[in-house]
Amino acid sequence: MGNIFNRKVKPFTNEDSPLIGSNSKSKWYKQRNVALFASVILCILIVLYLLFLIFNKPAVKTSTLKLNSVATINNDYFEKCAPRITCDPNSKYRTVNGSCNNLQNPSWGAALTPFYRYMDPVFSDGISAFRLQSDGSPLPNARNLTLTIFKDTSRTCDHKNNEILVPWAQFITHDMAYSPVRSVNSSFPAALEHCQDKNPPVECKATIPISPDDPVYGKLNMTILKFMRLVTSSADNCSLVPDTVLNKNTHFIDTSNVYGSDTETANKLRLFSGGQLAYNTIGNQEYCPQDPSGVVKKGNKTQVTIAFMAGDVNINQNLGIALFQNVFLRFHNYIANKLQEDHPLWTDETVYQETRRIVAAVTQIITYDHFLPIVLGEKYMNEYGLNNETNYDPTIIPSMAQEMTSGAFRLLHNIIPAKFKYMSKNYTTYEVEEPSKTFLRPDSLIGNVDGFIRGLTETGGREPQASYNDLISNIVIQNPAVNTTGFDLLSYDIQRGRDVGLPPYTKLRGLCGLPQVNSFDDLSDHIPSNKIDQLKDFYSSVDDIDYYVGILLENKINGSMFGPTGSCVIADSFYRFRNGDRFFYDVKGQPGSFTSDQIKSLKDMTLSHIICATSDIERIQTNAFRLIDHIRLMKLKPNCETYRIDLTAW
Ligand code: HEM
Ligand SMILES: [Ca+2]
Repeated sequence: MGNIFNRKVKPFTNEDSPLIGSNSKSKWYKQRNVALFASVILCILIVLYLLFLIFNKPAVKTSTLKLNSVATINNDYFEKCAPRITCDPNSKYRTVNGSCNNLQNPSWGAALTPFYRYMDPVFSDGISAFRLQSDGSPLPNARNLTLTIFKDTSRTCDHKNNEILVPWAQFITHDMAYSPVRSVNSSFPAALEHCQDKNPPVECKATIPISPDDPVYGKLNMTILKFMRLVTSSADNCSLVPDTVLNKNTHFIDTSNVYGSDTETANKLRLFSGGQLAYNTIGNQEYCPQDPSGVVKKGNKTQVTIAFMAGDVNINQNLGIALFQNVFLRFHNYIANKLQEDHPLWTDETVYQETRRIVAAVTQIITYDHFLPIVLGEKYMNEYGLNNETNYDPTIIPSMAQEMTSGAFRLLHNIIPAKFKYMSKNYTTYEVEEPSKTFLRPDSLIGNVDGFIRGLTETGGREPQASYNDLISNIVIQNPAVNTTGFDLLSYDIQRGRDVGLPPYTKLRGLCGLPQVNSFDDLSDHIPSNKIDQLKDFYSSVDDIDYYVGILLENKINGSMFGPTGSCVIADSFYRFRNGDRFFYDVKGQPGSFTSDQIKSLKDMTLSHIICATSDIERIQTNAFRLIDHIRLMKLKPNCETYRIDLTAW
């Protein structure tokens, strides 16, 4: 790769130390003076010290790449607006909002701080207006790109992985990011009918026009997709130029989506007894508590729509994420019960905090040991040191990057399946759920948690490809709570990159170390030629291509699910989430560090342990993300009783 990567970790050798080997026995016998004796002792001590350092060094399996940010604005918020915080350096537990993780820069990674930037944003007015093409024209209509370049033609199925990859990816996304839109009364943009008015308010100014011959929305006489711009820091009394988006969730992988990123939410979700989270019991099973506003009226009929509550507000967006949030509520309470049984004298607070620490650690382990190798492949895992032990470095900004949350990590949207299945104990499908009917409406999860887990583990995922499934691009939402309206996730993903001023594809391609391109045809090293031809029809220059459009078109590389320009941003982000987090599960020497016995027990836990602890599933494969046919390969699915959770080290 190119020279923008630095810090190749070099194994320590004797040549690194001029001190080793500088002494000789013959000199000692000739001179016999005290000073020399002392220097020999000193040398021996130094050699012993160096040996100590060598053997205590964390195992570095390979060199570690790092993406160098060239942005100039990463410190702006911290210098101008970050609150003054006093930290307790001896605290064993993370704060609720993630502050005080980095003791020199206590706001780094905290909720309500900006996304990190690899490159400065690009706005046509330098503040907030969408980037223009090199010839001064507006960027191509995002919906038109979806309907032409990214038309869903392929139906390939992933034979290695099942559908569980999708809700897990979304679960960790909602741990690390939430960028609210400028909506008046809803977290979901589709609710804002007023954007179709003749003089729409400012939050509607980036809506996506729909052409009358749009195959889906044209027939419904829709003229726009109601895309909303994101809330910027000025809403929090911090005016920054260019416009800067603050993350509402803590940037760390700390399961803030389960516990909340602010104290008010965290307290609302607690039972304050036995360290437990508040829950609802329905039919002998625990579910997340419900928001009373989930009951909606349609005409004169009252329709019950379940609205679960958790640490992240997007819990109800689709069935997959609602499932995982409920599973994690149960997992917290399972661990808390076990700890309280083993330690009857522990207070509610101790049980809660110890459980929270365990749940976050297991989430990190599943993500790095099981999920990321599937997404990024071994080569990226090794190159970016994602398999290595954590080497906490307080100079690393641990925050989610704007290029990641509004770009690269959304690539997983292309494996969202069109339908979810519920399966009975004998693994026959008894219900098929479509996204259009279940958006913001997770009602059918009640009573079907086991059925849904069986359906997810038993169904092959969608192969990564340069398109989204048809249903997710053409959702006519059938939920009275949000009115009937349309939505196209891929168009939103393209438009979101423009909203936050992501630099064009070729710039980030360069940052990722790929050769410079001077023409569309130079893209042929990573983008198929028929797609390059289509790009020529939409963009005036190769340097105008949207980042998201470019990375979605790149061929997969090096065992990753994605091409080089997406994979490099994902890999570097996970490098920073790990090595910039003082509370990461295997960081040593901190007040909150786990003992090595505890780490061993944590490392033994997998997603299958969590599923067995929280459901009535009978059997499951050891790697829950892999597709194992239940009927033919039952032997590869051990009984749930074998997935024991051992907390004796606590
Ligand atoms: C059925 C599954 C999913 C649906 C329906 C869905 C839908 C959405 C929607 C509507 C948005 C906001 C779009 C915008 O206005 O910019 C979004 C954002 C996002 N999604 Fe998904 N998503 C799903 C699964 C996933 C998965 C599997 C990932 C994997 C990593 C993911 C990653 C993201 C990211 C990173 C964002 C931006 C988060 C933020 O900054 O707030 N999503 N998704
Ligand atoms: Ca978090």
